[in-house]
Amino acid sequence: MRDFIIAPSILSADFARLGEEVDQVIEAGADWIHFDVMDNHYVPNLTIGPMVCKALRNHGVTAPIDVHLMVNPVDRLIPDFIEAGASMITFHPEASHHIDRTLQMIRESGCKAGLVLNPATSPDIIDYVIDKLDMVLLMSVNPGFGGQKFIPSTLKKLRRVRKIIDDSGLDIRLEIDGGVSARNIRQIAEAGADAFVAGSAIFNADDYKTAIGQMREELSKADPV
Ligand SMILES: O=C(CO)[C@H](O)[C@H](O)COP(=O)(O)O
Ligand SMILES: [Fe+2]
Repeated sequence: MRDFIIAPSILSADFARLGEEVDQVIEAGADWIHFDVMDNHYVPNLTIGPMVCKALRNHGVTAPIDVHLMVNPVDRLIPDFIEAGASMITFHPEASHHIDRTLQMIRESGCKAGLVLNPATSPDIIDYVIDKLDMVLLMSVNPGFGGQKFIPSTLKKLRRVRKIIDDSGLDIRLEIDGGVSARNIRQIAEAGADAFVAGSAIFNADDYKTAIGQMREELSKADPV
């Protein structure tokens, strides 16, 4: 069985109490913190930047921080996030003129690096940089907002990317982001994902431990490809 990662997206957290919210989801069993960065340019929404990442580290957060950059251009923000304590940085290929160089820049700093593919983006791009990837993140909603519905065609894409990763023999995580809940997580795992971002399904729940527990319970029944 794969080891499954649950990464609550703080996009749906109460930003007025962010440190406390992060402590609570970690205490409730989360593995990573998913940190959505939006610039009102690459996506039509505006969120948080490196200062907030650093504030979480200063607050005492030691869990991996999974930074999902929805910004264009992406390169100039990367050193700031590395300095702020990011553990992994993923970006959308359309936001970099030189994808290979951007991946190298992230990895040379000691951070893990990944590409994010939007629902309509072909996974072919992975082939040429696969040796520089620690993670592939598939968007199962169009980026920009939490609380959207999972796009079913992502399951087919997950199976395809899982095969590409397995055939490579490399240690690359396959993460899914958007519309994930206890209702569909098992099916998503069976299609090949091994890291699960969930924002509204966790932060809108009455009890984070119950919400994460239900996801783990479903994952324990999964029979991955
Ligand atoms: O990257 C994102 C949106 O662009 C978020 O990570 C994602 O939408 C999580 O929220 P939810 O689980 O509510 O769909
Ligand atoms: Fe995200």
